[in-house]
Amino acid sequence: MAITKAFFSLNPASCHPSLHPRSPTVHLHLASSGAPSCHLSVRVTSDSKSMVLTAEKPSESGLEVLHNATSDSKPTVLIAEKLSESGLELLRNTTSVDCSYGLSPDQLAAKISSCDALIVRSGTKVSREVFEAAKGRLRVVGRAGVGIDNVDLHAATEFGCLVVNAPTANTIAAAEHGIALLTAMARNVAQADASVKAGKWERSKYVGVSLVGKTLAVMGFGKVGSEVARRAKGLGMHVIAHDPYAPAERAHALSVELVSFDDAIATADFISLHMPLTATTEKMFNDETFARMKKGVRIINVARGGVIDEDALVRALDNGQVAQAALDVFVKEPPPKDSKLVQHERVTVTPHLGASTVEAQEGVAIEIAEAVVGALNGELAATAVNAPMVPAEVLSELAPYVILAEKLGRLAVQLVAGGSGIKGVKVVYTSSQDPDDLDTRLLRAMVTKGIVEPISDSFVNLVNADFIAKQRGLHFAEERIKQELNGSNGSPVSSIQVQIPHVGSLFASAVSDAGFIQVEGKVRDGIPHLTRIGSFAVDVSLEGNLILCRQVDQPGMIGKVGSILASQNVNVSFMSVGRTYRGKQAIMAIGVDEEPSKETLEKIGNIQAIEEFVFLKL
Ligand SMILES: NC(=O)C1=CN([C@@H]2O[C@H](COP(=O)(O)OP(=O)(O)OC[C@H]3O[C@@H](n4cnc5c(N)ncnc54)[C@H](O)[C@@H]3O)[C@@H](O)[C@H]2O)C=CC1
Ligand SMILES: O=C(O)C(=O)COP(=O)(O)O
Repeated sequence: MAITKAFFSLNPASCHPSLHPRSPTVHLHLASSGAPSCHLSVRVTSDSKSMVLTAEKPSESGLEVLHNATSDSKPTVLIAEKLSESGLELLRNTTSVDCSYGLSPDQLAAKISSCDALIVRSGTKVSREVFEAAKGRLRVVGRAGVGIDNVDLHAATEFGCLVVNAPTANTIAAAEHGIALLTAMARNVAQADASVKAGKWERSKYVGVSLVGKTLAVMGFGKVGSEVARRAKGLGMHVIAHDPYAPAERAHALSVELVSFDDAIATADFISLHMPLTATTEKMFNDETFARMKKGVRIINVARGGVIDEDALVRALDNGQVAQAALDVFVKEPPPKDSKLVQHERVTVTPHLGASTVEAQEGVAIEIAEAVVGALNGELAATAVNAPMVPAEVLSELAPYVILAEKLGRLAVQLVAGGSGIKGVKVVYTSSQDPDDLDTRLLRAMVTKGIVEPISDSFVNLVNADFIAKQRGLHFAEERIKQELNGSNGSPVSSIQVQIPHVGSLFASAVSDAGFIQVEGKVRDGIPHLTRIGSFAVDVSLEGNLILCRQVDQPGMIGKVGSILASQNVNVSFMSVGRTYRGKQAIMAIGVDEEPSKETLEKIGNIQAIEEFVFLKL
C-alpha cells in the first residue's frame, strides 16, 4: 500500500477538534493523489510547527478534514458595531465580513444563523435569544473591548460558543478618560464651556477645587484602575485603592495603599470606579454607601453605569452628600433624554467614550480580529472568557491524546447496555509528569464529547463540555497516577483509562474485575491505540471501526473471522488478541475499514468458539 504524506502549515491546535471539530478551515496539500481512499493519521512534528498526515486507509476523521479542505466557503463574521479598518482588513484575509451596524434585536436574530462569528462593542446585547436564533452556527463572539456584561455568558457556554474579548488595547484610553473627567469635573470645564457658549461670563460661579493633596480612592485596581492611580499620583494626589482580588505587589509597585471598602469610601475626596459590572458589584454605590462617604465627595465612573444606583446618586447630589459626579457610563445607554442624573447641574457626562481614541480603537480591532480568526481556526484564544486557557505548547503536546480521549469515550459509551443510565465516568491518567502539572481539562472535555455525542444530538466542545456533562447528570471523577519515566519518552500522558461504573455492558468482557466498563489507550507514533478492554490487554490502532470478540483460546480463530470478513470484502486494518490464560478465554480486537453488514456480523457470531462479540464505530 502506498504511503502518502501531507503537510499543512497551521498551528497544530487549529486542526484538533477541541473547539469545533466539524469545520476546521484547513488547507491540505497532498503530495500524491488517491487520498480519498486513504486513511489519515495525524501527528505533530517535534518542532510543534506542523502536523504530518500519514495516509494509509480510509478513516472518518481523515475524510472529514479533506471535506473541509475542499470547501472554499469562508466563515462569515458579522460586525455589529463600528470596528477600525485595520481589524476589518485582517478579518477579510480569511473570512467573509458583513458590517451591519445598528441592527435591532430582531434584525440581529434574523441574521445570526448565517454567521460563524459576531463582533460587538458595548452597544449590542448578545442575549440568549441571539444564541438560540444562531441554531448552532455561531462559534465565536468577539467583544472588541473589555466589559462583557452585554454578552450572556451562560447562554454562550451552553451553546458551545466561545466568547473572546480584547482586554488590553483600550486600558490607557479608559484611564486617560477617567483623568479627563476628574480634572474637568474639578474645574467645571463642561458647565463653564456651555455657559460661555450661551453668551455668559460667570467666573465666580465656576470656581473649582484643587486636586493636589486630595485623596483619590480607586475602586477596582485592575488594568484601568492602576493606570488611573499612576496618573493621579502625577497630579499630586494621595491615592488609595480598594480591590479584594488585586495582588499587593501591584499596589506596592505604584506606592498605592490597598484599603478596605469602608476605609476607601470614608476617607476619599474623589472616588473613581474601575470594577466590572457583576452580580456583586451591581448597585454597590447606593443610598447606604453614599451616606458613609465624606460629605462633598466627588465621583467618577468610567466603568459601568450599573455599579451605581442612579436614583440614589441623584438623591445624594441633591442633598449635598455628593458634590459632583462625572459619568461616562449609564445603566441604560443612551440614557433617557429627561434623565435627572444627566441633566443635573453638578454632573458632567460623556457618551461612553472611555475607549474611543483612534489608537485604542485600532488596537482593539486588531486584538479582536486576531482572536476571532484564531478561534475560527480552532485555536484556543488567549483572551477566551468562557473557556479554560490552554497554552499553545501544552496544546500541541496534548494533540494526539485529545484524539485518544475522544475515541476512548466513544468506545466506552458504545459498550454500555441500553437502559443502563450512565451516572458517572472516571478518567485515570498515568503520566510521568507531576500529577499537579498535568492539565486535563482538554482531555476531560474530549472524553465527554466521545461519551455524549454518540448518544445525543448535543454538540460538545471545550467551551460547553463541563456544562453538558452536568446537564446530563454525568459526574466526572479524575485520577492522575504518576508513573516513572521508563518507556514514556517524557510524553505528557502515558495512558488514559475511561471507566464507567454501575452499568451493564453489551460486551461482558469489557467489565473489569472491579465491576466497571473499562477501556484504556495509549498513543504510539502519534496514533491512538486501544491497549486494554476490561481485564484483557490488546493493542489495536483506534481508527475506522472495531469488532471485539471473546472466544475460547484455540488455534484457527483469526483465520476463521478473517476469511468471513474477506469474503464480504471488509478490509481488516489491525488485529490483536489478548487472553487471560493459555487455552482459556481470549479477546480478539479487529480493526475494519468498512462497516460489515448485519449478515457478516451474524456469521462471525455463529462461529462456535465465539462467546460474545460487539461492533463499535470509532
Ligand atoms: N468606559 C469605557 O469605555 C471603558 C470601560 N471599561 C470598564 O472598566 C472595567 C475595568 O477594566 P479593566 O481595568 O481593563 O479590567 P480589569 O479586569 O483589569 O480590572 C477590574 C478590577 O476590578 C476588580 N474587582 C472585581 N470586583 C470588585 C469589587 N467588588 N470591588 C472592587 N474591585 C473589584 C478586579 O479584581 C480587577 O482587578 C471593565 O470591566 C469595563 O467595564 C473598560 C474600558 C473602557
Ligand atoms: O471596553 C469596554 O469595556 C468599554 O466599555 C468600551 O466600550 P466600547 O467598545 O467603546 O463600546
